[in-house]
Amino acid sequence: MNLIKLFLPLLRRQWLMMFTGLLLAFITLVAGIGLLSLSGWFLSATAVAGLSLATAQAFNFFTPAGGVRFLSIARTASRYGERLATHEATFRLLTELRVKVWRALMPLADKDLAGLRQSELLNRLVADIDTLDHLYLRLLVPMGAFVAVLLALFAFIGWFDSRLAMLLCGGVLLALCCIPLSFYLLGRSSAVAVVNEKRRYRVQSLEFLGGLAELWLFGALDKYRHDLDLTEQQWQRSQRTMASLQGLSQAVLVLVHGVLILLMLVMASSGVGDRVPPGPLAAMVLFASLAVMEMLMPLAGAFSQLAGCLAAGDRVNDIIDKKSDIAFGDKAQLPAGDIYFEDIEFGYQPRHPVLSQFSLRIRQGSRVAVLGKTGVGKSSLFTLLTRGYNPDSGRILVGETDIQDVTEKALRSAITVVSQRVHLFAGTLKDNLAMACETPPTDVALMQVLERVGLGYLAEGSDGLKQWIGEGGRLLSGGETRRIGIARALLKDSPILLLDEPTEGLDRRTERQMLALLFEHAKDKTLVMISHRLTAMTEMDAIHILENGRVRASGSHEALVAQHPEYRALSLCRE
Ligand SMILES: Nc1ncnc2c1ncn2[C@@H]1O[C@H](COP(=O)(O)OP(=O)(O)OP(=O)(O)O)[C@@H](O)[C@H]1O
Repeated sequence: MNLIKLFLPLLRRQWLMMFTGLLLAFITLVAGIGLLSLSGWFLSATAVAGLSLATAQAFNFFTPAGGVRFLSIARTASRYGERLATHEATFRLLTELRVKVWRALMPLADKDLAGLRQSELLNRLVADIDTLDHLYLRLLVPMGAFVAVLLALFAFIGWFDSRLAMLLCGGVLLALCCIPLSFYLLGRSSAVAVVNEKRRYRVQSLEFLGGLAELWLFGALDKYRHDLDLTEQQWQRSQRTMASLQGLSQAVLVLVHGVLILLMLVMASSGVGDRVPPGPLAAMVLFASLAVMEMLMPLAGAFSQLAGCLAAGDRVNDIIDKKSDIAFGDKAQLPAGDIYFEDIEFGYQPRHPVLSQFSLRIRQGSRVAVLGKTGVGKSSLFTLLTRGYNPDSGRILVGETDIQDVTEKALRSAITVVSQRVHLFAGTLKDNLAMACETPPTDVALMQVLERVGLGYLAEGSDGLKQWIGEGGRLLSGGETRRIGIARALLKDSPILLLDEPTEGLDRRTERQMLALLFEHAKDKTLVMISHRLTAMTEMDAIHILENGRVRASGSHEALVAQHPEYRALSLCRE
């Protein structure tokens, strides 16, 4: 059911190419069966004609010989066209499916994707969708062509002899109903296992490769390698079972086909229609029966793949059907104003509150720091403000506007975030910077910002801004990556700037320089900074200390040093 739901809209759009593929598959089969039947008849008729001089002279060699040549050329040409059309249709279907899944994935927020690992998502986007190519290419096309050719064959042989037509077509139909269906049932669990093991293997190998450095450093490489090998062995076992089943189903089909030919031989030898003895017509009917194998063979294994297709279809559908819990409103702009967290209750898991009765007002245009112990919920404030999650209760207002009432675009353009983990894409320096701008920036602007964050030297090589920065920015150091994150923030001009430990990992001097840049950039904006360190606290308009899910103390640096012993201790440590 899921598979039909998934494919039906695509079938409507790609029906022409899909139908062309099916038509060409039909023509190929008809030409193949016609070629063998005509050849059989031609050889026998030639032999019979050669029995006497008179019949040999009267026999028309040219028309059947021309027919044989025509059918062989037609078969080759239509086979070529069929491969082109069916593969083109498959690629179009897969492309559409990928775009569809991608579109469904894009609006999902952190919360919606919380249960899915990145590698799992990648698997659904790649492997599961690839599995679905079986449906059209290996099931629908051979099945559709089979039904059409069977009807044509029944009409053609039935024209000479209805008994032979019934025997051949009835026998083939019965074989098709029983054999692939039985093998579908037999191979169902293995087909699903192949899809699942493949998924597991991909997920594990991606994690293995991603964490290779850690595994190596902690000496856990062998254990993970062993787990990976085990999964691979299980995957291969399921593949072997599937291959054996497919081989067996083909062998059974060949056997049944052989029996059918034998029966046809016995029946045809006693006469074909009103021709007794049957003469060359018997050879034609027998060769047609032999050629039927060409349309049966692709179906032998196709059904055993169906279970895998259904499983992959379910998983892909799972994503497409996922509705985001984070609903955006329709206000096209987030007006400027104070940020107000009003009576927030929030936790990632039920009964594990992170913020409780949390209220905080951040004045428009002010510079504010949020401090607190690890895990107290500082980053969660940003997660709520950027709508990765919704609060369980309470509201977040900017001015008078609830952030739930504005569109996602308006929210994103009103807020710039420098997050704890800066992600760099496997691309050029320019790609990684320009993504922060709403309108394409000039190279001069990008160079200026690089100079400001002290990374001008990165673009000094012959490639300039087109300098490749490696997979996930591997060619850059941790500090350089952070500074790219800061450069992105400087390139975006939005009224709210959220900094989540923006200078973590930088030396003191660079830290001060970066903060000065950010403060300068945010001089008419609202700036909220999460920090563990007390750098630049004297430059903050307000500092809020979080404890047990709410604001424990607020004030300026001087006030907190005077009133808050822990803050004073931290401040002294720093000095
Ligand atoms: N996506 C998530 N799913 C489940 N729990 C989470 C998630 N993100 C954070 N948490 C948990 O919520 C709590 C608050 O996390 P948060 O990241 O807001 O803390 P933090 O104060 O920013 O910590 P740090 O200073 O270490 O960055 C922590 O106990 C953390 O384990």
